[in-house]
Amino acid sequence: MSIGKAKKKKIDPSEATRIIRRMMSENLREYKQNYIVAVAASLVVGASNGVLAYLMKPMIDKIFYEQQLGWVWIICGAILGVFILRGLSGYIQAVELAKIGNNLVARYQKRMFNHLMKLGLNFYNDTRSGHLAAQINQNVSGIRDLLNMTISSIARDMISLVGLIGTMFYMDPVLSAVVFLIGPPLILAVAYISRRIRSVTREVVHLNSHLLGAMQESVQGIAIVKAFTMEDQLRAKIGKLIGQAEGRSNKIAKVSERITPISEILAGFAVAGVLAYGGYRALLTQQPPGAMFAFITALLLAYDPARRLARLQVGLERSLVNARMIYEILDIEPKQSDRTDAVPLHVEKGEIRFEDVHFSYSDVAPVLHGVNFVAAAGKTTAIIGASGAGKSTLIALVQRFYDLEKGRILIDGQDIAGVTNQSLRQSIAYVSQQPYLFEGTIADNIRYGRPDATMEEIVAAAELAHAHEFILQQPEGYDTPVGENGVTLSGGQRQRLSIARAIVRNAPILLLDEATSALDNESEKRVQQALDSIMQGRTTIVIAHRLSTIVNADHIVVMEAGRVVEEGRHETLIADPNSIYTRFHKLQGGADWQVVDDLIVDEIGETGEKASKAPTKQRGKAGSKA
Ligand SMILES: Nc1ncnc2c1ncn2[C@@H]1O[C@H](COP(=O)(O)OP(=O)(O)OP(=O)(O)O)[C@@H](O)[C@H]1O
Repeated sequence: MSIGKAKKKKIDPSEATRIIRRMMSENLREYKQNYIVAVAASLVVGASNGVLAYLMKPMIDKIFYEQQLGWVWIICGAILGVFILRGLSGYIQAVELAKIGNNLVARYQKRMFNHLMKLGLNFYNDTRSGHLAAQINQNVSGIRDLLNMTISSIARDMISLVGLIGTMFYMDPVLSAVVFLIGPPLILAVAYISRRIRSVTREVVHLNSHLLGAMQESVQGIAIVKAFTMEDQLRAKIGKLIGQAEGRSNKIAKVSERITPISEILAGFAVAGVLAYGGYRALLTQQPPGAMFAFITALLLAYDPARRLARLQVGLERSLVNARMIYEILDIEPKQSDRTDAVPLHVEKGEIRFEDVHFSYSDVAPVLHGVNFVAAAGKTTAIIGASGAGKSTLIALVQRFYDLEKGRILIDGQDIAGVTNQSLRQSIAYVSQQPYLFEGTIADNIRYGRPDATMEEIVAAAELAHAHEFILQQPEGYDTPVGENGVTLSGGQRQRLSIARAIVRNAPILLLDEATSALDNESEKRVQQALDSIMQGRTTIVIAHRLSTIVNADHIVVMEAGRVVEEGRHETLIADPNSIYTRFHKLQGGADWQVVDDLIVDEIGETGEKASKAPTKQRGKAGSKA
């Protein structure tokens, strides 16, 4: 599923409750103790606000009205005590809430990353990584806001409000009822404003994720941006997005801030009404003014938490969009997860057998149409064919990056669909055409092949991969940090590091996508030597471009438009003057296979229509040993 599409749906109130309930049910139990402490501290803060307001009554009545000196000490002591208590419990409350909030964010980040690691390549094929990263970033902080708002507003403001309203009712139930007359218009105003704010907020989330994604992609592709002088175009595109986001944010401010004058005016009515009625009543009844002061103090103290709670819904809406987007990703079922009855793969010899393998990336275009062949144990099988024939797809399928439509892939007789992914992938070392280096040192990057590899093993692997020498020339040797994706290293050096990573893995099966470009003769020779050493004694499937790899392979599989059209050893295939292989071979005239590949494309087109009509004596020799 594309994460962008689902964003357009609206959040109805029942979904909002569902999201909040889900977040609570997933997280509440974990933090029971912290919540108990936080709520207890909040109760003390809330109660102390009520007590402060309550103390106004004896203060006014006993000290100022009845002028009893003894009460000065009692009241002042009580006020001091309440402030100390409120300060301490406020501290405990804030720390506990922050701990819960931070830990929840950390947990969502971990869950998100774990889930992303489980999702199949098909998810990444459909999703732009820049947008994904930007969305995760925005959404996780949105979740923190949601939690901060719900937890702190509900815990702190609600409890304070309850304490203060309790004091108000205790002091003067009639006046309290007068104040509550402003409730209904306030609720109506909040509902109106949050309806208006909803659609604008959604637009801002979309715009921001688009904007951040576009910025990230521009930075990642900076070399291309400069080479094609795309700066002005990108500046205009991003400038437009920034302008739109700014406009929408201003709109949000304009709409949401309407709550300020509305609540101020309503509060003005409440305070004026209370004073008018209370003052009038005091004149008539000659009551001591303490209760009235206490009431007004509680009313004024209640104003801030009440206003914050009224605004809660506005912010809540924005964060709910974020929370929902997080769940949209977390709810995607990983496609290639282990079957419930999956068993570990046991590789004894390492034979790989393709049996009638059919596959397509999408329903529309089948890519493989019944592929049959065997990569014999401990031998090298070279796969050749024109661009788009399906060679890389075969390599992806052996690693179970996608599920087959029909057929089986067997390793030592075990169907890879029924074994655990971890055991399968641990039995394989993969060297891609474009090596990828991760953040960390050179040694770290080799160690990704096998986390428990010792330093001696890493050095030995680097020596075999012909990388040891250049590593020692780096400023800090094996401890030199590599730049982003190894930009500080040459193409050949990166390749050799990725070969060292594969060597250190020490897996019985090797999948190799031969690099053809970006290497000068010298580094190509070194990379080739490195590959030769790692291929010894391992079942190797290599997407072969170099003539030497093809000629020396134990078995050659010729692919064309998703089918195996010929297979056998070089000598057998070349002996048939009409074989596609012979034609390929003649075409290259001693040149590198990449040249042949290009010539094939020129001659027979990318789909290989012409070649498929050629006589193919070797066709359908699936299972024949090299
Ligand atoms: N992720 C993908 N999503 C959809 N289609 C894909 C994907 N990857 C490859 N294809 C399609 O599958 C077919 C086979 O691609 P594949 O990469 O396996 O060919 P190849 O023989 O390795 O080509 P090359 O030598 O150019 O790398 C092509 O038609 C390609 O367009």
